[in-house]
Amino acid sequence: MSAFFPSSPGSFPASTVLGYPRIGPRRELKRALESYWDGRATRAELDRVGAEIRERTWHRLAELGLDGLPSNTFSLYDQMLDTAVLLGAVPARYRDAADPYFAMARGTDGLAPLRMTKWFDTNYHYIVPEIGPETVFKLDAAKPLAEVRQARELGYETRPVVVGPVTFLLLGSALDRLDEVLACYEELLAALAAEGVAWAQFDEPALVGDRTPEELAAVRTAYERLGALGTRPALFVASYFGDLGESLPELAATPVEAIGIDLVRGRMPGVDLRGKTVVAGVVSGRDVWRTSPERALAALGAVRAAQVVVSTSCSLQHVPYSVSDEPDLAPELKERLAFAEEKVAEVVALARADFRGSLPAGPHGLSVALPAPVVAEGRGPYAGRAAAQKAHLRLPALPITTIGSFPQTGELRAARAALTAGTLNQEEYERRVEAEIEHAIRLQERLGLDVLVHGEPERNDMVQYFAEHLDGFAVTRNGWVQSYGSRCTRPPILYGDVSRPGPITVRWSTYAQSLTDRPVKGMLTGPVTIVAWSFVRDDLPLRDVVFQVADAVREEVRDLEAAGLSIVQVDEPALRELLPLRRAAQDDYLEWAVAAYRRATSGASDRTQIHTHLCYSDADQILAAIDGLDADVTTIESARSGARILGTVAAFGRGLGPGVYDIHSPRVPGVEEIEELLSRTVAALPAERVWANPDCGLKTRTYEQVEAALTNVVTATRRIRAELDAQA
Ligand code: MET
Ligand SMILES: [Zn+2]
Repeated sequence: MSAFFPSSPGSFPASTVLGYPRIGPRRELKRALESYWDGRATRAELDRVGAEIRERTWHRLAELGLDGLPSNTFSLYDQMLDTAVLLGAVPARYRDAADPYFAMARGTDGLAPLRMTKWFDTNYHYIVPEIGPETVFKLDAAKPLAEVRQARELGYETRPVVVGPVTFLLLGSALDRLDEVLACYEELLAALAAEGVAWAQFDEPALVGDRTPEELAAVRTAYERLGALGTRPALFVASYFGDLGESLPELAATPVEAIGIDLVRGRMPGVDLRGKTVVAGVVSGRDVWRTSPERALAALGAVRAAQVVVSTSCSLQHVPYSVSDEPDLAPELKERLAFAEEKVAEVVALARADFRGSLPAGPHGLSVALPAPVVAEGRGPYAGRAAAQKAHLRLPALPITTIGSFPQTGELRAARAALTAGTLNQEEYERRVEAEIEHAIRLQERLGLDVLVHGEPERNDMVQYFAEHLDGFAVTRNGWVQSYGSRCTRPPILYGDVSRPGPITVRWSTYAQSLTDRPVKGMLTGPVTIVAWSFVRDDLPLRDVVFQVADAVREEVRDLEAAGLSIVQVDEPALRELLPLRRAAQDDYLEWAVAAYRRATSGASDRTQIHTHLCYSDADQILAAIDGLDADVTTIESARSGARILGTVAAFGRGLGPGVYDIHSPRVPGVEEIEELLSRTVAALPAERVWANPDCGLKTRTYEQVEAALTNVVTATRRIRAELDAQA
């Protein structure tokens, strides 16, 4: 045992993790959830799969030698939703649903789901609690207690993990309800103590953002009050995704026994923590690289505390299960990788100060120097571009377009699986993709759309597809990470210098254009989004990595243009997601993110129309940056938020398509409501700059829904055009 880790009775175990993946190594939970939702399985069957996943996780963590096992890190959908249920914050309209939990998560026929948004700067989505004057907080501790008991039956004492009161209320915009909520947390602590629980973990990631004096006071109030409870487990407040900053002195002044500090993203603060246990997050939960023992030991050595516990920087839910599940990865890459299991082993090795046979850390040495990057020449000013594009494209007023993808049919997914399995040859696969493209083009022509898309049938995913065709990226076979509910993605691994060996999408876009006289837009994913939805190397600043990807996208834009495409869309739906949590770092990020986008697109001539697409209605925060992208046309999510966004974006001075069809719901919008959204748009902006389009890609919808909805979009747009003509 190393000198870092004195242990005394009642002290925190020497090693732990803040959380663990829960979808199952083979996405068992996904399948169980979908069977239950489709009525093919009972609730008991679903619960049995959940219990098995938890059991396997505890056995595995114990086998790997981890001392402090967490519980209640499992969720059937989302930990924020679980916390809402724990506190009784279930809106009345869901209570009579057959299954209120999933009604809140996914909606029912007559009921929209609760809002969902991204968890801090991750690609994980949580359910936003709805807290109103009618909300009556009332503890329901069944879930954490059941998990503690299940683990105990298996022979494990665990530390239940719950989202803390301050983060819960900040994300629910209801910090004024602190008093009532604290009463529930007090009751929870009493119940856990009665159950014989020694430690409880309250997650407070919101404390790594900028906090107002009132919010800081709430931190103090909350943990002074919970700490003052007579009978309770020892309290561990976990922070992650950055520095605690001004929240740390507040927390340190309360009686909580342990504080979790992210020492990967953040640094060891100067605050005196000699009276506390510090749970030191030295193994990253946000990347897939092996930890450098030297760096981790140096970080641990800098901690001055009563006890130092080795841990992960955040929950491991953001990384896949195990590198041992990846037979296809090159050995020199594989030996540098650590997913959840391997990271647990690292935590254990660090706690035991045992590094025999330690492997190379990180992507260092995997890179080769790239040729000097292109100098991005600028495009001309918008007015000149707009005139050139108008003369060339000859589009009607309020051009109608879509965001790129058309429904991904089961046959297509099956064909892709067969191609991977080797039971379908490349030629036959490509023929099927072309048939799909033709189908989408004919449909768009028949419906009367003006700017067509090829429908993206060749793409499994808008990031993975590009990663598969760029050098410097690896893709995994089983590296699934939960995005929300049953949805998972397999983020590619960007391990080396990025370059484009040859054209990627040109073949499909030119095929689509060959089928029609109407303009087809080429469809690319932007550099920020490709990087945001991948695991990236950590030996180069993020900015430089994004610029390398931007240069590859730039080559593709040029090739599309050279192949005769007059419009190219470069999507950046993740622009906001990478925004740093602290305001002080945001301007710098936005500056290079915008520069990267312009680098990717500015190789196009003035006559080529550049579109961009952003999703998520909270784009308000970064409007100036969106303007800075200088795209000729921006399509943006807004069908759900109504015309709220219009006042601000009117200042853009370029083309704008606020979505008029919410593709996130199976519902088909009526002609009148689309007309209403469009007429509000033409009232707010000059009509010649307005576009009519859905909110986002159509790939999760069915052809039936899409055809009906787009028919209504066309009818509504034609009515507005007629009104505009009559006024002219
Ligand atoms: C998440 S944004 C999606 C954009 C992409 N072009 C699509 O239509 O699917
Ligand atoms: Zn989108």
